[in-house]
Amino acid sequence: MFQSPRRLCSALLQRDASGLRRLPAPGLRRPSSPPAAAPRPASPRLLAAASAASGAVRSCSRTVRSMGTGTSRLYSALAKTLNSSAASQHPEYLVSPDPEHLEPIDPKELLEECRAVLHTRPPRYQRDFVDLRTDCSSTHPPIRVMQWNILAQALGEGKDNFVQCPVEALKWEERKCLILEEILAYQPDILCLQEVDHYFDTFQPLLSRLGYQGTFFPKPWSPCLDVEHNNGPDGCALFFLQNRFKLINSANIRLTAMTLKTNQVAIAQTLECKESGRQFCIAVTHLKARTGWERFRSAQGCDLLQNLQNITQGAKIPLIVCGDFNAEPTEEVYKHFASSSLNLNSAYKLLSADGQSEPPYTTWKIRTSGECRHTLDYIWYSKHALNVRSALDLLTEEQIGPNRLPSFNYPSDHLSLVCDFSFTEEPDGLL
Ligand SMILES: NC(=O)C1=CN([C@@H]2O[C@H](COP(=O)(O)OP(=O)(O)OC[C@H]3O[C@@H](n4cnc5c(N)ncnc54)[C@H](OP(=O)(O)O)[C@@H]3O)[C@@H](O)[C@H]2O)C=CC1
Ligand SMILES: [Mg+2]
Repeated sequence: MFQSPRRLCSALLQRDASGLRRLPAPGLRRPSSPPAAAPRPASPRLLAAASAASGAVRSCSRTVRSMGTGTSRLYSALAKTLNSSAASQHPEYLVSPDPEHLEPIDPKELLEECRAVLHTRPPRYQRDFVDLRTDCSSTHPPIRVMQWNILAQALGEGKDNFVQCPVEALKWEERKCLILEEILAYQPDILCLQEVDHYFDTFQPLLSRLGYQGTFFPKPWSPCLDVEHNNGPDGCALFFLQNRFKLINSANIRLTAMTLKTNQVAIAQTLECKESGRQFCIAVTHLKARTGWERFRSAQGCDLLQNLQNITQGAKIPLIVCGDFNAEPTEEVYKHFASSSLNLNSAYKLLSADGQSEPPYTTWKIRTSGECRHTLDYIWYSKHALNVRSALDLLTEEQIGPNRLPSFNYPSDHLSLVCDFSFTEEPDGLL
């Protein structure tokens, strides 16, 4: 459904000083200042419709989980949407309650709506794909995977203490458009998200209309629920494009640490590529945060690896694991993943000159305790079964700016990681 930027022809490849070829970023960037004659929708029709539809689904289906203030928020959000001018001008959205059956959205139209909402903000940062191909033999289109801790709205406003980020930069109605703009710009086939606390009212309805199938697994005791006016618990979400993959099996995993159930979760799904018939497993997780919890994270990592051993039938099925591991590469949990019998490599290491070093940061923020610059987010992949064809470069320190993240032009304190994968040619080779 997407016209993917990865299909850029090789004539557009450029070499930079590091010798890596850089693919120009997709042509979907918000212009730095809106052209005077640019048509702007009168109201954010698609964005409003998504909220209306999901509200109706939740109120009709009786599947709403009781989550204290979260549930009442959803009902008030529904009432608000019913009264909104967009909803009253487009009543058809209110009588089609199931987002599965809503009309598909043209991604360009949604992007235009996002840009209209964001027209007072500075432009999106430019990021380029770095070409990492060692051969060009693959005949099938690559699988583009996005890993992103999008920052839970309740945590950003209520708990995170981003002292240099103005509260106006965190307004959900605009921040959600920055998140959507990032997704629409890179058009991943698979999206692995953490800190999702707007699944039912935003991401599930909108992304399903863009052709994705989604799964959400909330944290059992999400810290979002402690925040006044929260929108429900945060958790991991996994989306894949239905026209590219068939779901073979799906597991929601509550991670354990030393046999004790923890507050952290993972989703693991086995997908089959419709083009090639090849199967692979994709997993998303968000491990326990904060210093002092290194052994706990390590135990959670071991539990996840054990689950993935079972799901991949002892590494027979190629695997991609995306996550906010809340662990620097020096930590034990990182070492467990790097040395696992699942034969995993971390994709973003391939951006370094020697292919052995993780990037200097994937998250950068200023809290009351000071500046926090860390590498915590990873995309692991089966190194014998999959090739990384390209990876999206990170933002530079200059682009991130002195107030760090989040900001008026980047919606999360974590950067998105995006990679294009292809299968190696020998499906029966050692994984
Ligand atoms: N009701 C109950 O019985 C229970 C409730 N709880 C609730 O769960 C919460 C703990 O949940 P848990 O999953 O272990 O949380 P974590 O320690 O994993 O952190 C939760 C979030 O806080 C962010 N974070 C990390 N460092 C900081 C910081 N220095 N300041 C502010 N935020 C930070 C993390 O973001 P990132 O990953 O981006 O760093 C993460 O998303 C408790 O606050 C409690 O509210 C827990 C157990 C039982
Ligand atoms: Mg966070």
